[in-house]
Amino acid sequence: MPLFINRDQIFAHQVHLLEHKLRSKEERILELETENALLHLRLAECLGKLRRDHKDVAEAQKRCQHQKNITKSTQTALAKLLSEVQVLKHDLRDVFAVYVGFATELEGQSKQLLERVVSATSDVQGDSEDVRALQAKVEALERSLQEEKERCRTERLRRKLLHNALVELRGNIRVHCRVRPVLPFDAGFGQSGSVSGSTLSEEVVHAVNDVKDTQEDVFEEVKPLLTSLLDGYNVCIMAYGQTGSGKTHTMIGSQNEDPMGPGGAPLQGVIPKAATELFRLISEKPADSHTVEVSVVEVYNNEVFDLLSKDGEGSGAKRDVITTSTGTSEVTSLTYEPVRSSAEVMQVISAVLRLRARSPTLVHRDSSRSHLIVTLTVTSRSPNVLALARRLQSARQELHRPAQKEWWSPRCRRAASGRRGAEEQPASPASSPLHSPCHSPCPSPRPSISQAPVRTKLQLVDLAGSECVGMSGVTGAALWETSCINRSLSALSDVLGALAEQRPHVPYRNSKLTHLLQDSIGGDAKLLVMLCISPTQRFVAESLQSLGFGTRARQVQREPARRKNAALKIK
Ligand SMILES: Nc1ncnc2c1ncn2[C@@H]1O[C@H](COP(=O)(O)OP(=O)(O)OP(=O)(O)O)[C@@H](O)[C@H]1O
Repeated sequence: MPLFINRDQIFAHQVHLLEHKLRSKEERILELETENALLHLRLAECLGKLRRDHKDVAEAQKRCQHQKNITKSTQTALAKLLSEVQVLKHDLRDVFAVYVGFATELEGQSKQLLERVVSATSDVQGDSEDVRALQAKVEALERSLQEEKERCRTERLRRKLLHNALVELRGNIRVHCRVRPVLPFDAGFGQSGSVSGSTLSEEVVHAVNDVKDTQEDVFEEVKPLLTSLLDGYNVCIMAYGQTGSGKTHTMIGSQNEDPMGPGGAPLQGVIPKAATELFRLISEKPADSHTVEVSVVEVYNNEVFDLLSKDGEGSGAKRDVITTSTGTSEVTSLTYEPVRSSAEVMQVISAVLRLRARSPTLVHRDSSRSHLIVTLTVTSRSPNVLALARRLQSARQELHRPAQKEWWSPRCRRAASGRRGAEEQPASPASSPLHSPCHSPCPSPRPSISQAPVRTKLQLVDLAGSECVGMSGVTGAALWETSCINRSLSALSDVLGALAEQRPHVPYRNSKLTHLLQDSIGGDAKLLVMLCISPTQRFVAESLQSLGFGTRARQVQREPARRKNAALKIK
């Protein structure tokens, strides 16, 4: 069969083949492109990973470097430590060697000491008898020393009592000196200067016996005078000294706490303690035999004020001092307040103390600018024992003289009949019939067991402080006050001078103060001057001046103090 193949068919066939080839080629291309894309993706992935790995490697390298550095510094420190450990080991070996040597030495010494102790113990045991004997001797010596001390103390006390008695017998004025302690306000003066290397606030004045004068000690010196007061003597206790030296503290008590209060007893000064002692002594006497009155006077700017007067309008009433016909000094129209206990005395005094003139000075913040005189007047109506004895003796003599018996008037007999009659007599001496002259013809002395009531005075004086105007820094009215104080104190000193030199004229009237105290200073009173002294360098001149005043007072020789009832006449 003829093969007849159409050309178109061949062509179509070829086209078909080509198309098929093309299609497979395209598929292959697509396949390859896909593969290429996948490879790209993987490449990108690998690149990313590579980058990350690079970073990790850099960090690892950094860490590695850091680690290397640490290792290096650790090695350096370790090497240093090792060398130090070596040194320490060396030192430790040395110390240990020393310790061993020391321990060995100590052990040797301990052994030696132990041996010595053992031998000493055996020695002591051997000497125990001697030791006991020595101990007994020491005890005996201590005992006798104690006895000597006691004897010495008693002797000192006796000497003091004898001295006081001698002073009184000679009629001298007793003078005591009290050095107050350094107080906080003294320091305030010390900074401004110095004298020969010592500060002004330095303590330079010391009591010879260096004893602390407590309020109790001071009162012990005063106490016997109160017995004298009831025995019929006038008594005056006067505090003298520079401003701020402790006069008010001595006479009244401390101003910081209430010295009059129940808790203030140790701080109380002479006045409250004297009032207590006086009423204690009176309580031992027959009931109602003594009465006490108090008066309080202030001498301010050379004027006398009655601080108990009701008409003083809060500052006391002005009064005069006169000399009576008997030559004694007296304050006119003075108020006397009857008191029955020490509490009443202190009540009266406390009430008027606030009236006292005070003002601050550079030296003392609460300075008293006046002289204060508290007087306790004791009126005693006790029958006089001496008179009774004389009366009995006289009566006995009369009995032995019967012829004269009828000469006795009935009144004389009544007077002799006993104590009762005496107690029934009125208090006033002027109105007492037993003391009015007996007009009956009695040739023999008329003995009387009664006596006029005896009045004795206890004057307690807190003087204003002597002071240097420059130092106290006062001006104006206060300057006038200071000048009045100084003038009255120098008048007091002049009076003592005149008395000491026994001059015919004693200038009592140069000042109201001396006129008022005339009986106590120059009269027959027992007078105790309490000198108050500041202890510091700053006030040395004032302290010497006060001591000079005390010396002057001690040189005064008066008539010995007289009892008020010694003048009683046995008629
Ligand atoms: N012995 C003492 N112990 C303790 N304190 C004292 C003593 N003496 C004085 N004082 C104190 O010193 C201060 C001054 O004393 P005080 O008022 O008694 O002086 P003064 O001499 O009365 O002075 P002035 O004359 O200025 O009134 C007070 O605060 C007082 O308490």
